[in-house]
Amino acid sequence: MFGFLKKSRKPEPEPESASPVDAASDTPETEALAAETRPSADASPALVPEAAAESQADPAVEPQPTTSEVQAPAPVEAARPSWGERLRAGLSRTRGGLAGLFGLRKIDEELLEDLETTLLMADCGVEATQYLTDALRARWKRDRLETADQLRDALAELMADLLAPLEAPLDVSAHQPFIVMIAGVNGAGKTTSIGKLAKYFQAQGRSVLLAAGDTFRAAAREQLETWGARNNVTVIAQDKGDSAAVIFDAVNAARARGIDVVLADTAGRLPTQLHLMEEIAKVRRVIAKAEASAPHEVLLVLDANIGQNALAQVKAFDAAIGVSGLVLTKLDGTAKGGIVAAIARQHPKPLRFIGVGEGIDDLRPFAAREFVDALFARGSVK
Ligand SMILES: Nc1nc2c(ncn2[C@@H]2O[C@H](COP(=O)(O)OP(=O)(O)OP(=O)(O)O)[C@@H](O)[C@H]2O)c(=O)[nH]1
Repeated sequence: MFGFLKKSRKPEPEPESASPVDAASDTPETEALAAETRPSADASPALVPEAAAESQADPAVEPQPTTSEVQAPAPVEAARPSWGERLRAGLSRTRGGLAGLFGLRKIDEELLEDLETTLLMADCGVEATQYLTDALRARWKRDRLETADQLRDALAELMADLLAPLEAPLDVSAHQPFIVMIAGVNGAGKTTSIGKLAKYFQAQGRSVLLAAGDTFRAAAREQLETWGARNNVTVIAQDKGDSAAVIFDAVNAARARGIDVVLADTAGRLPTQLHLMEEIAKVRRVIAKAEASAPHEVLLVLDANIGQNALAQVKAFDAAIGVSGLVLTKLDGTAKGGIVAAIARQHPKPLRFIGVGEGIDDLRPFAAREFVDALFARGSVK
């Protein structure tokens, strides 16, 4: 049940010619150092001449890489199950252990112990599990619950209360452009989530610009351009640039064009890679140089399959870049959906979005009650 660690298929195949960036000149650390000392660029949509002008003005500065933009036709979507159905189906593995527990069985200490084990196995973590089972024990006595089904309903209520503080949808109306920086470990689903978010914000009538700030993984730029193409939005990228410089240009381009939302990708990194954590902190500082109030949101993308490890990631990324919101991907197919309860209890951060699949509509704002209803397969699915 816990061995599910499937690395899902990318939306586009890796290009055959993709090669890693030049290790001597383009390590994230040196990229960021270079970017921090880079002079401010004027807000201008003509990014290529701007880069050329910069290198002419200061011959000591390396020529800036060519910035490109990609636009493509609108996507065609096939009919699919509703979000509620996908969420419910996605949480089926996490629900698996819980489902067998209840029914007409009588409530007793054995049932509560079984429940405790099940919550731990679903990666709720020791603290949230203890909190939920203690509260449940109190309700059992106070409300004189008799059947296991009544206990399940009480658990669902307690869980909904526990998760409610995480429900804080991202409001991008406070700034224009609203700059969102996206971070996380390798393969967490950053680039894919950016693609989904682009569509989400567009559906709200907002214009979106994507910054291909993952300059470390060779295929990441093309992957983002594919997602940009699916959403018909501009992607700011550079042939051979550094993350901070790409995002810096994207912020200026967005301001010049009156764009509403900038979604800035960054390279995946592990919290234990201290030099890379320092590099991403510098990326954040460079964004603030382009726009003093930015980034307006720092989203940490977490793969639900990692379970309890998510807590360590929240802590480390928060210390490095000040995480303001979370995206929890791949809730489909994992038995570790209980990690949401652990986050609520141990590192409460707004859970802005949850992902339950690879489709472009498979990412939505987190809603505590909807999540709990799906987890316990109750309520009317919409
Ligand atoms: N099943 C499922 N797969 C997902 C979900 N979100 C992302 N993925 C898949 O996870 C894989 C990795 O996603 P990416 O977006 O490339 O991850 P990344 O964080 O950008 O990766 P790096 O650039 O290597 O750091 C892809 O195959 C995605 O399709 C989800 O909610 N459910």
